[in-house]
Amino acid sequence: MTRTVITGISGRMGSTLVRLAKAASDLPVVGATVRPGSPLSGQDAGLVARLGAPLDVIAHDDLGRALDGAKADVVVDFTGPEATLQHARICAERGVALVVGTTGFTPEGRAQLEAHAKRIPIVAAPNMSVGVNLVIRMAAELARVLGPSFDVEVLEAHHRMKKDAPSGTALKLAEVLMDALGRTKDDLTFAREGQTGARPPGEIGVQALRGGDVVGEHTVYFFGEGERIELTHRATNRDQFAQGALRAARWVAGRAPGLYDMADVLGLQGKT
Ligand SMILES: NC(=O)C1=CN([C@@H]2O[C@H](COP(=O)(O)OP(=O)(O)OC[C@H]3O[C@@H](n4cnc5c(N)ncnc54)[C@H](OP(=O)(O)O)[C@@H]3O)[C@@H](O)[C@H]2O)C=CC1
Ligand SMILES: O=C(O)C1=N[C@H](C(=O)O)C[C@H](O)C1
Repeated sequence: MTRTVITGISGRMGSTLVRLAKAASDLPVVGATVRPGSPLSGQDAGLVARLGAPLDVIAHDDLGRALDGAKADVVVDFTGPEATLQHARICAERGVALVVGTTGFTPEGRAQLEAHAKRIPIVAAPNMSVGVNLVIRMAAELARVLGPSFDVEVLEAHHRMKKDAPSGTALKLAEVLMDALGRTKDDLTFAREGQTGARPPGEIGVQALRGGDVVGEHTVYFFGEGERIELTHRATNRDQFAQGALRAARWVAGRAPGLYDMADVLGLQGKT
């Protein structure tokens, strides 16, 4: 049994996590949170997460209160960068493992997460889908084999409510492509307009589309002379993100402190 606390349970991911944790036999939801000052604070978590039935767990507007007496093994957090960093601090103080799905951290925020991971085990990944994590591995492999003669571009599309751009997944793809091709952040181009001139060799383009209810789509293009490879992942609902996060929750509880990735959870580290 992995006693689980879920934050931000009125959100798209938070509510999905509550539904799928409830359906799992080994992940009792022992605490839940909503935004500080939310009128949903004090209500039953099952109702807040729109399950249509009570869960007999109160949603608090403060993670500390949700953890009091909960004997939690792990907190699963898909909220926003500021809230996640507060939650990471509380988890570090209480010695509770953490799974972070939140994206959009600044470099300073990421450094704070790394500091908290010296005290507790944290799995942080911009995409918890098993399929996406395999696409990330394949993108690196394709880049290595195709080499510098192919032009590489990353394109992502998300729903109109998404707050950060480019997506955390697109940035992760750009990172593994940079590593595979021996490029640096200076080679990244996030938008093009005007007299850009010919595409510089070695550039990696990263572009973002926003609209409607798109759950999440990522394509890595490898443009060559006379041929083109497109590696695409399309998410059609959020369940696979949440199932990946719950898999990470089972995996991380009881681990040594450290900052882990989904590649660690899936046993993919160093496989390519
Ligand atoms: N790693 C992955 O696989 C995935 C990552 N994500 C990422 O997860 C994050 C959330 O996405 P999504 O669910 O779509 O966003 P939502 O806006 O639907 O959900 C975020 C929730 O967090 C709540 N919240 C904000 N601050 C706090 C706080 N201090 N304490 C508790 N709850 C808080 C919000 O409350 P309120 O509604 O009142 O503002 C909201 O309900 C994003 O960063 C997104 O990029 C998304 C999908 C997959
Ligand atoms: O905000 C979202 O919705 C998603 N965010 C993640 C990201 O930024 O990569 C993952 C997923 O594509 C959905």
